[in-house]
Amino acid sequence: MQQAIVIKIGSSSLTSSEGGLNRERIEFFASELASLHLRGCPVLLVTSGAVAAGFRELGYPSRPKQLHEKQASASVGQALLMQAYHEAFARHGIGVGQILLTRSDFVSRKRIHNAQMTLEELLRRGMVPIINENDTVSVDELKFGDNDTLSALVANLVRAQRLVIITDVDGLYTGDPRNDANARRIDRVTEIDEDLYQLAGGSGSAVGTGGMRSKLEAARISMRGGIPLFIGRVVEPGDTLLAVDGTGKGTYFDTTANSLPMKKQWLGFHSQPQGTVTVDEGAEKALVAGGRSLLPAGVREVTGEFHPGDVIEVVNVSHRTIGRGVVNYASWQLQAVAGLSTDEVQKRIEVQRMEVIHRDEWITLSTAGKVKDTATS
Ligand SMILES: Nc1ncnc2c1ncn2[C@@H]1O[C@H](COP(=O)(O)OP(=O)(O)O)[C@@H](O)[C@H]1O
Ligand SMILES: N[C@@H](CCC(=O)OP(=O)(O)O)C(=O)O
Repeated sequence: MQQAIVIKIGSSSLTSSEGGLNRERIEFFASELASLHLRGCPVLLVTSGAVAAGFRELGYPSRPKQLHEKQASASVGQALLMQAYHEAFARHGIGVGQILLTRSDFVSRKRIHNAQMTLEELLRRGMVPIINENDTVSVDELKFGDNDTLSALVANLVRAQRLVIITDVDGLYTGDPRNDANARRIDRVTEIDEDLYQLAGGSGSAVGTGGMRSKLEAARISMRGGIPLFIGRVVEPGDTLLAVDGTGKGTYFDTTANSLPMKKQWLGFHSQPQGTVTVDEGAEKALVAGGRSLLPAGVREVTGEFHPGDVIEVVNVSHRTIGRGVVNYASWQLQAVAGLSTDEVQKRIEVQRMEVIHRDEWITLSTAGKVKDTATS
């Protein structure tokens, strides 16, 4: 089977600001995806639009702001969305399956493995999996919020050949083109740095949520996973094929040379830290710049309760997150030996491995908890 293509379509491309689905657009996108399917290319669709499709039926005049209102809207809208896709794809003889995911599904290796198996089986059977966030069960701190990040995680999960994020603007500009007449489009991005983040604003429409900022975060995840990405517009028939083939109306993001292996992607993007350790400057340097393991001597403070094999967060003396890793100690053991030399540790406790975190089980993160593009890990 060919490597799959993941297509993400935002609310702004499927609905109007007054709410409700734009059936014509759904028909149009279904036929765009069917043309990819005809080429023998497995396609996964990550679609937003549940909240925007549903809120009017509940009597809200505009997209609601409160979580429970959005969740109620999504429960109505998701059914309408699936019904519309089901009918639209059926006209092309293609079946669809619904997959609703939350961030916590990605935290559990077992659950995400099951989701992966389901997706692969749907693809093997020639279906188009249609994925959205499981809005009704997501709580605020675990919400993706927008589907941009979700689409990048899905693309990594199925090791897609490309991720295509379809939105209402033809790519990343030097400023939000809605309010900056001098903004120019950036055609190709090879690296995402802080300067690029500064250019990206929030959503410009009444129904979209993440804007360009969350699309750049998706690009970062996708690039580090080794998956090239396109962000742009699909307006005319055939635009999706052009986007996939490299001549679409938008911005192309190349893969990063040092893309991360699956295990480190999990550590960086999905794992849920069970505790935190503060390390001194020497240990910070060894981990971040030296590509070395963390030893008990560099540990200053331990918080939370964890066990060997759990993921913990590592912060520096200024309380800035510097990375995450799989810990070889229980929290009580580490508390007992923090700051001690290897000899002293051996005298006091029995551990399987001397390193608190081995360098192979470590990932460097930047301040905002984002995986650093320059990471040595
Ligand atoms: N630098 C930028 N370049 C392009 N668009 C930008 C930029 N900054 C902010 N935006 C806004 O991002 C919007 C697209 O994001 P969003 O509204 O979340 O759409 P979607 O629903 O497709 O996810 C654009 O309509 C635009 O107003
Ligand atoms: N899961 C939500 C997605 C929220 C949203 O607006 O996302 P997006 O349009 O991709 O910025 C929904 O289906 O309404």
